[in-house]
Amino acid sequence: MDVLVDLARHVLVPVVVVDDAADAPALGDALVAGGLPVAEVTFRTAAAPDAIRALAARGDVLVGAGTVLTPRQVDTAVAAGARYVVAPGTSRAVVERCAEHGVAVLPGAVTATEVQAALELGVTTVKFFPAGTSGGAAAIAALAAPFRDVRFVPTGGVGPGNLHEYLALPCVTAVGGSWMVPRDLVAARAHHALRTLVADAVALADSRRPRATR
Ligand SMILES: O=C(O)C(=O)C[C@H](O)[C@H](O)COP(=O)(O)O
Repeated sequence: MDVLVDLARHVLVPVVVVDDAADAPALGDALVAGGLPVAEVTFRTAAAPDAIRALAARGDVLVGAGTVLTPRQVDTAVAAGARYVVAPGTSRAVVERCAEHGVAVLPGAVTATEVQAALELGVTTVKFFPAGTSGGAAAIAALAAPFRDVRFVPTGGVGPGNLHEYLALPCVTAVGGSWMVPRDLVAARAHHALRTLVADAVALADSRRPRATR
């Protein structure tokens, strides 16, 4: 799907917890100013749908929904304008509801059995979550051997110190993380601090995977 191509082009997926949807405009401004107009808004707070709505309405941020656990949340996310749905695990119900809506879905998978389950549901790009405690880049490289057509989006425990390990793998199309959008800075609408963190993350990713090859 085109959205997955766009995510791969951006390389990084900021995973954000928004406590108040009124914080979304400042978040969107910082993401755009920092050069990474992408957000995965997690359904960990009640503000998530309105935050997605606010980010989607501005038209310059590729916004998705994260921590989606149920088909009902898929409906809510899509109605709010989410262009993609991310789930921590591989749920048939969630994947099928996404397919009904025609929205891209990134279900979580960290074992061979989970990857096979995702493939059986027609999914070829999975979220590798939680990446850090599931074997990290070495585990992804091992899984990529039998699953040659599967692409991975490692998330969870990724940061500036280990980003390069993941970006070195051709099967990693993008990397998710919250390090460039800390919850407290989002809540503080700390534009300059957020913009700097985002820009630094983009520069770091660029240094490991130049845009020309993305
Ligand atoms: O459950 C989900 O679908 C999630 O959204 C999980 C988040 O992607 C990670 O919790 C982010 O991990 P950190 O970058 O280590 O903060």
